[in-house]
Amino acid sequence: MSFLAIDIGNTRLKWAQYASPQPGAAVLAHGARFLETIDTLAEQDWRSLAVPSTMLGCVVAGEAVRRRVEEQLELWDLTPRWVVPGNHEAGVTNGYDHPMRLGADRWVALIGARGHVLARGPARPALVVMVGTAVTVDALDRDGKFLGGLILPGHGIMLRALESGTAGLRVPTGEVMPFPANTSDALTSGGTYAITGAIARMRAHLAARSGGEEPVLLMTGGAGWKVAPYLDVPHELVESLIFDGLLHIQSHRLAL
Ligand SMILES: Nc1ncnc2c1ncn2[C@@H]1O[C@H](COP(=O)(O)OP(=O)(O)OP(=O)(O)O)[C@@H](O)[C@H]1O
Ligand SMILES: CC(C)(CO)[C@@H](O)C(=O)NCCC(=O)O
Ligand SMILES: [K+]
Repeated sequence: MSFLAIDIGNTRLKWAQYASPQPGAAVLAHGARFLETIDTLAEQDWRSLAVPSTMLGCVVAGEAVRRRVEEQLELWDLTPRWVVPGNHEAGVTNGYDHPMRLGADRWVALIGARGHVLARGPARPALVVMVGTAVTVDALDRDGKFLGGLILPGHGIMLRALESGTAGLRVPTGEVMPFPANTSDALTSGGTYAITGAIARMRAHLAARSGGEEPVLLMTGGAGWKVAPYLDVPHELVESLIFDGLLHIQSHRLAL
């Protein structure tokens, strides 16, 4: 009954095999690859896996990358299935103007976050932050409705944009500090505080919208651990948020 979950971002593909398609299921194996190296998944990483019974994935990297992954999945007799954001799924409602235009990763992370909130106790509003190639800060109200969210460049893109748009900003990585006194520290601090500032602003929007109730703040993504130390509000790093969302969706679909 094992289940293969795949998250194809703009920089890396992450995958995890679970003992069953249920939230909280045991992880049997997992891995990550930069997109440049996904064409050997079948002959390397996946070669010795127990044959998965089902799979579900989310892709934001485009059709061509999705097709390359489907070729790797031909290793098994498995129907590739990819999440398409819609109006409702697994108890979450999509408030985007055009629900299908919401990034599949954001939709799946929101569903994973809703699962975490409800597993802890009474329903609460939640802020879902993903720090990857891009950064997203998404608001979920107490009833599980996605209200909207922010998209901003990730740290890497911010630095590359500054390097390519200026003559004098090509310097090593610096440190985050309140009063940066050199270019490296100024760039590193600027990127980090751009992200934490966006989070603080969205948190205030959501608290105001929720009658003052403080939202749960869940953070995920490959670079989440770099930002977390500079967030001065309570938060939790949940590395598996997208996988948790995929498990929720799969188990809900089986229960229907
Ligand atoms: N080992 C690494 N070497 C070089 N750059 C990295 C490395 N890990 C992360 N980055 C950079 O940090 C940023 C965060 O990306 P990362 O791949 O860690 O997150 P992610 O959540 O997997 O991203 P995505 O889901 O968008 O692919 C990106 O700009 C990426 O280029
Ligand atoms: C914003 C990203 C790049 C974050 O990974 C992704 O969710 C995406 O491509 N979204 C589509 C546009 C949108 O969500 O409005
Ligand atoms: K991602």
